[in-house]
Amino acid sequence: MKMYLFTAQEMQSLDRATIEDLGIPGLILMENAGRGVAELVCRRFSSGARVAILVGPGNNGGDGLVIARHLKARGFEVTAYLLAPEEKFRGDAAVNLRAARAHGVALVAILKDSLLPLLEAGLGQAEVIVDALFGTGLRRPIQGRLAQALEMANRSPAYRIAVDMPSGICADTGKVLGVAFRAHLTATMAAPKLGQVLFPGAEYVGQLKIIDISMPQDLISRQAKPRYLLDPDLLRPWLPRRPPEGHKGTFGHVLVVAGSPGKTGAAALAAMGALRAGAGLVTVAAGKGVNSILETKLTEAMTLPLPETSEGSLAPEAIEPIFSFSKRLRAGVIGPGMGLHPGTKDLARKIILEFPHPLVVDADALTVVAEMGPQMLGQSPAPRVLTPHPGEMGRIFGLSAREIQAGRLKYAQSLAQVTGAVVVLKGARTLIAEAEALAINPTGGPGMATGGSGDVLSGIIAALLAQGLPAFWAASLGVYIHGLAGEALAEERGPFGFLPTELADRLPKTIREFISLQELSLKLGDGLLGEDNCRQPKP
Ligand SMILES: NC(=O)C1=CN([C@@H]2O[C@H](COP(=O)(O)OP(=O)(O)OC[C@H]3O[C@@H](n4cnc5c(N)ncnc54)[C@H](O)[C@@H]3O)[C@@H](O)[C@H]2O)[C@H](O)CC1
Ligand SMILES: [K+]
Repeated sequence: MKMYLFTAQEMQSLDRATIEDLGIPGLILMENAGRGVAELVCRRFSSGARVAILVGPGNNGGDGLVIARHLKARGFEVTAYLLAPEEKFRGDAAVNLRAARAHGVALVAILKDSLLPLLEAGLGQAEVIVDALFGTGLRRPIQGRLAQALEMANRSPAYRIAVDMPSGICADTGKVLGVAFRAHLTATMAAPKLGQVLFPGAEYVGQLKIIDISMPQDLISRQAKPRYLLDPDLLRPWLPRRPPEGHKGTFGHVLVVAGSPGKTGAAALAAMGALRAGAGLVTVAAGKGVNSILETKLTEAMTLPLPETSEGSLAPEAIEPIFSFSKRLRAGVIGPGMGLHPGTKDLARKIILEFPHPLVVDADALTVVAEMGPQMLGQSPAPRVLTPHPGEMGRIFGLSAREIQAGRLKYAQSLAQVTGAVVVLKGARTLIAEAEALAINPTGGPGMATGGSGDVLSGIIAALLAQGLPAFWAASLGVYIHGLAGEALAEERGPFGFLPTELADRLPKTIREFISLQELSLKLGDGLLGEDNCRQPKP
């Protein structure tokens, strides 16, 4: 199943389509939502457990009241705290407020600050807190009493479950609006939301469970935008085939334009990334002065010793040999450790604009893109994949890395639209954007944040391009397996201190493991999608 990510507005139109076109009343959707969450509680806690439910004024609160009714019926000791006056409950939520009352659910209205100590005591004694304050309808920062209620919930030792969204997290951006509920588990309705996988939202979600509320999967797929949470099922079909009769020519020849004195390692890492990701042949093009170093470092890759500048980096005269060599190539990488000598930048500009094959543009070559103006990339004769970290992205937009981080999605999409290229914005939850599609990568970890890790990634993506993958999928698969290799090393070697060389070396085994990953085992926030990692139920 493809993991499409939705915005709040898209969820509303799915809701509408289910109700109006398929004739399933909203009350049934709400019943399914609430019963689904109640079942999750029953699986983890035994009847008799004390459950406190925070109920907001919208349909999220309505879900909460359904949960209250079902848990009460199964013997839980339930208190629903209403944080909005009754007259604010409308439609399905109002129906469920009446039903909860008729079923004898304890309803406690917290409508004055003087009642907050009562709420605090209730939350402190609860074994489970269910947050049904706000879901996809959150519109502005949470303030006042509601904010205090969430802070009290976060301080409680109880197990915390968020209904649909942790209240306070924007479903579209993952931003915290005021204060947010810190969930151990988030039970989301029908499909995951963007804000659950983007940081900081992802940190508040905990384990993510998807509740089937009777929205048919084909409707969900039909209405989904090409916005994916990367997972093995989605990516496996893109893994290049190795036909038994294949030879090195079948798997493509990658050119790595990289390296200069002091930075030959970057070139070597990109080359190793490409080799470990299955490229048939790899050639490194660098200044002739560093050739013997590269030849010593790299046994399997070939080198192309070329004219150099006074700094030992590639000179503009290298363009002829590179273009005449390019006939035998399928893809390239430019930038790692390339240097920023004016002559080298002239050469890089030509390669970025004229290289006739798909090209990964990384590191120093991204400075060249920033200087020439990214819109120039529209002229390139073949696909381009730009792989900036937030600092490099900042140079392109004339912004700080911090500003880029505050709007990662927006900047990645806008650069993809301006350039027609695929943009890989690196960092926690790397984004892969092209003009019409977006993917978010859940693999990897902070142990990978070390110099050289990105060089390996650019080599991997180039190898996948050389094996014929479309640029968006080469980038997506490359980022995903690079992250998986990092996770494996963090497990095997320790959380940090493993090296980019080891990342490249871990790839073949990682790919084998990736092929056999049957289940979704995606790290989301603290938890794993589809796995139980919570407290044991009481005997
Ligand atoms: N589509 C589905 O999958 C289904 C979802 N359900 C649940 O319904 C909510 C969305 O319900 P909605 O009524 O649109 O929004 P909310 O309940 O999240 O909140 C709306 C409510 O809150 C007010 N409000 C918004 N922000 C604030 C704020 N910062 N402070 C105070 N008040 C605020 C706003 O004015 C509204 O009154 C979805 O998440 C699911 O949980 C259904 O169960 C059906 C199926
Ligand atoms: K909620």
